[in-house]
Amino acid sequence: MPDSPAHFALIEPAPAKINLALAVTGRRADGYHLLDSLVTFTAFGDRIGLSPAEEDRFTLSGPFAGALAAEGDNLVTRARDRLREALGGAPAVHIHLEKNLPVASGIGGGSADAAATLRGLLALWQAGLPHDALNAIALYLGADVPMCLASRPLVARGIGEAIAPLALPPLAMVLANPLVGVSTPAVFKALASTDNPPLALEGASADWPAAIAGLRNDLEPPARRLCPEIARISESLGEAEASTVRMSGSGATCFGLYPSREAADAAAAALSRRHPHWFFAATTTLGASDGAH
Ligand SMILES: C[C@](O)(CO)[C@H](O)COP(=O)(O)OP(=O)(O)OC[C@H]1O[C@@H](n2ccc(N)nc2=O)[C@H](O)[C@@H]1O
Ligand SMILES: Nc1ncnc2c1ncn2[C@@H]1O[C@H](COP(=O)(O)OP(=O)(O)OP(=O)(O)O)[C@@H](O)[C@H]1O
Repeated sequence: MPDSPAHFALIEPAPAKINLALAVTGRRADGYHLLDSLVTFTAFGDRIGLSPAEEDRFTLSGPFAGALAAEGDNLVTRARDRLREALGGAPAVHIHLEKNLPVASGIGGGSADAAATLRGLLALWQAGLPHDALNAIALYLGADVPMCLASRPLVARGIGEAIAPLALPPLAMVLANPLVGVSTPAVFKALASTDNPPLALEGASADWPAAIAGLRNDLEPPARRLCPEIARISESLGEAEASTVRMSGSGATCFGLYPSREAADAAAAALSRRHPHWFFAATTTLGASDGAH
């Protein structure tokens, strides 16, 4: 039985989404929050394998497959079903998910998988959909799915669906997660204020690392109250000499920025030795031209 995307006709990467900064600027009548977020994606992520099949199949592997195997409902199969419906039917497919990203961790794992499934199936089925129709399916699957469809540096506004591409250089970083899942709705609910100023991005392109250091994630204070491990794992990145440390999305994953990939690799190795029960990964963010579109 194929147990890795390498055995499939097509392999689609599902890069992790990093909110380098995030402002909550308002709240819609339906309860969803308005955001202003500087977003990038990493070379590290899940991988999706796709092959034609006699009947639909969905299989899982990877270090975090166990957290999902028991669940009948997955964003991958929901993306497959929704796309097939929009196309008015499509052939059976075997989809394999290699789950490398911690689940419910603020780096959009499920959203990245859903977006990679949409991209991969359109290629496998040699089908096309108008941009707006594809984005509507993405948004139906989750607020983060449209940005994951793009998988390139961008600014996201609205509830995450209003996307403006951005020229952001590749950054070396360490991802750190205490392996405690954090509920996104619970973090939004625990916000002290839903009416905060937008991100100040004017002039940021002159020195991105310095500009990023001066920004913030409004979801970090409520997430820290709900999950005390976030403070501890942030501290560990600071002790490992990251130049900037911040939480991504609704947590609990934090990232540390480093001046080079070598420095990030060395920090991740040292952190893994010091904290063997936490998750660390050194990676590089994708540039504008690495994106899926
Ligand atoms: C926090 C972020 O990760 C930042 O990129 C995203 O906004 C969350 O995106 P996501 O996980 O794809 O979110 P969804 O699955 O659509 O929503 C989960 C829940 O988060 C809350 N939610 C999400 C997005 C948003 N802009 N406002 C919200 O209030 C809602 O309670 C929603 O029921
Ligand atoms: N393929 C998938 N990968 C991860 N989670 C999935 C998947 N399919 C469904 N889920 C469900 O979605 C929930 C949120 O998981 P996910 O890893 O996407 O959260 P997240 O990293 O916090 O995302 P975000 O940054 O968008 O808030 C999980 O608790 C799980 O029940």
